[in-house]
Amino acid sequence: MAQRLTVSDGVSKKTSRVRVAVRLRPYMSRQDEKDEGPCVRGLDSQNLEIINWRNATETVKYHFDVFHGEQTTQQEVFLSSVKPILPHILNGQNASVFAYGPTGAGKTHTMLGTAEQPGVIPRAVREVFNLVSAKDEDEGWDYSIGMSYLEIYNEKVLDLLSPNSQDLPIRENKDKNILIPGLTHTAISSFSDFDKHFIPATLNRTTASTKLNQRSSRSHAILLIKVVRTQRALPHRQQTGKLYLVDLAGSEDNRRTGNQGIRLKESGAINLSLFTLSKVVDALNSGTAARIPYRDSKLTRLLQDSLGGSAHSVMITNIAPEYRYYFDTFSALNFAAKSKLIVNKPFTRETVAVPVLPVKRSREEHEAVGSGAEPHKKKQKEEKKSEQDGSSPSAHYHSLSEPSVMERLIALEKLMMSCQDRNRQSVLKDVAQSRKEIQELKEKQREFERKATLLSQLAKEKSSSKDEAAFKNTLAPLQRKQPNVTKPNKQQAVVQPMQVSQLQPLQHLAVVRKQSVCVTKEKKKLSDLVEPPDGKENVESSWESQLDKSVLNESKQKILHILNTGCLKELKGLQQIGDKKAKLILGWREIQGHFTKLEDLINIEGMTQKRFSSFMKANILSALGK
Ligand SMILES: Nc1ncnc2c1ncn2[C@@H]1O[C@H](COP(=O)(O)OP(=O)(O)OP(=O)(O)O)[C@@H](O)[C@H]1O
Repeated sequence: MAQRLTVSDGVSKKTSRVRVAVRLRPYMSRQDEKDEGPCVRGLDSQNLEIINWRNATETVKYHFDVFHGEQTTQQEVFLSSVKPILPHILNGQNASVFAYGPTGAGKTHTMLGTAEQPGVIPRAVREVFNLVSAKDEDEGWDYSIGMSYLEIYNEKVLDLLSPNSQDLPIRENKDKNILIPGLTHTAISSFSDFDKHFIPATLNRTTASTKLNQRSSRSHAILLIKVVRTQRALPHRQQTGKLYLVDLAGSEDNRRTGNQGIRLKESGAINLSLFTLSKVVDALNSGTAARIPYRDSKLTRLLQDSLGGSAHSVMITNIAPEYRYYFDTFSALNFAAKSKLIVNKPFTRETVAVPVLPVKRSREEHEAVGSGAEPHKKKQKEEKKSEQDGSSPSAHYHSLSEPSVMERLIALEKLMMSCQDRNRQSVLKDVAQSRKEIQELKEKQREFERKATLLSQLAKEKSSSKDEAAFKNTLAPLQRKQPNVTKPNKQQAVVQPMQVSQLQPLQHLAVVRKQSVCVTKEKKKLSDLVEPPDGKENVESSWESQLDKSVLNESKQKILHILNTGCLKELKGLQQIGDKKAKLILGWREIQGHFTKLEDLINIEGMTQKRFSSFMKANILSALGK
């Protein structure tokens, strides 16, 4: 079983301004009954002007990131406004493209297009597949792509891939990701696979004829393309990038649309959500708003990440040139102008799978999970299958020779990751470092095991040759690792230390290694654990004798308390405890439970008796000085 922890690429300093493009629909004489001609025109690739309604002899000029004139093709819109942001999705970042503008101005044409002139959606999805297949195998990532498709109709979230579904809830998880539980997510393997799902789903979208548009979208449609990439060498490492492609319903002036009854109600919901969108943009621009009103409509709640969030966003504002759209065009241009001031902070979304340590469950619990949860069972089966073929993250762990070491390492990772005040980047580095250290320790453990096996064989040979005296001498130091064992027999002398190191490899390794390296010095080394080194005793403890006993004990208790309960930061707050030692202490706690006495610290790698004495002195004196 694995639990996924989300990590971002740290506190991202990179920002990305919302890019705003304006697209002018071709002039349509049927939309200009009075034959007044266009009221707006482009000046160049970034500028346009619109007649000033206060004074028809003047114009108001606007500057945007891109201006797409009437002749601009679907391909050109895609290439200049959308294609550049797509590679981010393959790197675990989010991107969104949304079409905004009055009804009948060309939003659906821009996003969806026609079979002859495909719009942004089909082109972007095709490009995502192209980008994935162009990825170099050697980079070591596997990609999977999936889609969801929904509409917001009359403030209801409806699943377009599952048309019979009811209004779906919108939730936010602890990492501030907006989620829609129950929304269909379908894996897609190719562009034609996408089309197979997308085309029928698009027909589920609510449209109707109004005076201004024969086939007017009565809902906001949001297509989500999710790209998950998994690192082949470390399959528990995943990055998820999401692309939102949004075709908004148009703002409507009901005096002109002629809407009545249900159309009027739809129009009310559309205008209200667009009004909230405008309030969100105002609040973001003010920079001082206490609250951004994302929650005031479903649309803004879903677009939260695209506006002032973590996405690379592009807004294509569609406008129409005829005079009958004049005020809609004017307000759309003003909305677009203020939207380009919004700044997002994109970052990479990465998850790390952390296998949960096996917990013995009661029979009842097993049955409860097993009975009603078919998918869970299936998942277990699948996990089992992939474990067998070695392709799953857990299989990766299990293939390691010492599962207990791995589990403990992972528990340690989990512990460190849950420490709230850590810097995520440095924790990731630390985890990598810990992993490296553990690998080294494991290597040494194996070496020791080999030596011990040899020793054991040697012992057997010696015992059979009746050379008992020599055999005892060789084995004695190993027996002394266990202070309680007073009269060990010969078999125990060989076997016991191996058992200890196998059961608790992570920490005991340090002790075992020392013994194996210094067999001849064993007596002295072990005596170090109970007696200070020669000549040091008086120097080290003379300062203790000058302190009040109760004060001294109180300080020791405090230190013990920190050792047993402190998080990484608190442990590092102790004198002479750096990052590495603090982690080793956390590791000890994870495995041994707690420190019963301060002297247990000597079991931490690198903590000699001398260092322990110095640690005690520094911490007690420091506590007294405070
Ligand atoms: N760039 C364009 N070139 C040719 N025709 C266009 C263009 N833009 C829009 N049209 C045509 O204008 C009409 C209205 O466009 P469309 O349905 O895309 O508007 P809309 O903004 O989505 O409207 P609504 O908000 O009501 O859904 C359609 O017939 C569409 O084919």
